[in-house]
Amino acid sequence: MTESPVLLNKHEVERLLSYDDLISRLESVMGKFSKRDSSEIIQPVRSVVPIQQHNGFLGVMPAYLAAEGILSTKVVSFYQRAEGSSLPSTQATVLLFHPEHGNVIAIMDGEAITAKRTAAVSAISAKLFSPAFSEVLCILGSGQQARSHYDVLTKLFKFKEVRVWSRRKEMAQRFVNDLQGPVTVCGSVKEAVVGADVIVTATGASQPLLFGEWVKPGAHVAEMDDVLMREAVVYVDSREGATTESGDIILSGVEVFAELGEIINGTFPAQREKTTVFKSLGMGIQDAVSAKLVLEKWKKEH
Ligand SMILES: NC(=O)C1=CN([C@@H]2O[C@H](COP(=O)(O)OP(=O)(O)OC[C@H]3O[C@@H](n4cnc5c(N)ncnc54)[C@H](O)[C@@H]3O)[C@@H](O)[C@H]2O)C=CC1
Ligand SMILES: O=C([O-])C1=[NH+]CCC1
Repeated sequence: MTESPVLLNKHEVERLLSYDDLISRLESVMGKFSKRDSSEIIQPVRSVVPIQQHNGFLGVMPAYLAAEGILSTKVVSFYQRAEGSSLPSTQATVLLFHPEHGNVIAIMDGEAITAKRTAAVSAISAKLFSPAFSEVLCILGSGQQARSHYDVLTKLFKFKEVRVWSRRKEMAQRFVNDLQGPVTVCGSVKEAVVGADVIVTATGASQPLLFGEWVKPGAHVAEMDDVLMREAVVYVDSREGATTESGDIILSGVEVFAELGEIINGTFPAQREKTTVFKSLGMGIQDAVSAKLVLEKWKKEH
């Protein structure tokens, strides 16, 4: 008889998942993914159900990592929220399965996983593409992704200045009040962006907020939302994901230079001296390795 699945809530997942563990596992798995060896990794493009009536989507993100013995799927909903809404735009659950028997071994909160693994992947992109002496970090947005990006990027880099902009100034102020370090609240996107070395766009916007002429040449932009800055060398997490799902990449016809995994593998160069954009769509393998890390840590404690 199979054991009951382990159930882990958001608080537990947040506690058990560390950026140090995540970054090295994500680098390894994204490198493997870019080799396209289906005996190692199977990850179809996310299946998405549009919920037009309510401005939302439901996505299913399965992944199988044979060598690591990980079989998982994340179920994630993402909604456009009206200004002032207190609901998060992204909500998720991750299921881990026993790869040999197919039974569910763990069910865990996917919000913390989504927040942390997305920020950890952006941190990998910032390590590869940000200017050598990056002093100014700019974050657009003040939600879950903004917070996780602040946490990991300020942990990894020594910025002299951190700026945040949010469409409602009081939300940016609330974001800053929750943090330990000094952060400047900016009154406009332009004010936040001009002179920044690393820019994170983590808003729900579908119309451009960021314009190329404001961006310092050589800066690195990590984009989580649907707004592509075109005047740059563009990197993605998965070419299939980007060309299937990213409205802005599809519509603009912009050329994708490489996947992050291809830079990790050394098959494409990191053009660090140029202005670079990492367009992040999110991948099932990122959730899979994160969930496995959480379960491993939990098992050590029990
Ligand atoms: N690449 C990836 O793997 C992932 C990407 N995302 C994307 O990241 C973005 C942020 O997600 P969360 O932080 O989870 O959401 P959240 O709901 O916690 O925060 C959203 C933020 O965007 C702002 N915002 C929403 N609509 C806006 C608009 N039209 N103009 C300006 N600001 C606007 C809100 O005020 C808030 O600050 C979303 O676009 C989401 O789809 C989220 C999860 C994973
Ligand atoms: O990868 C992910 O979980 C998501 N990408 C966009 C919204 C949620």
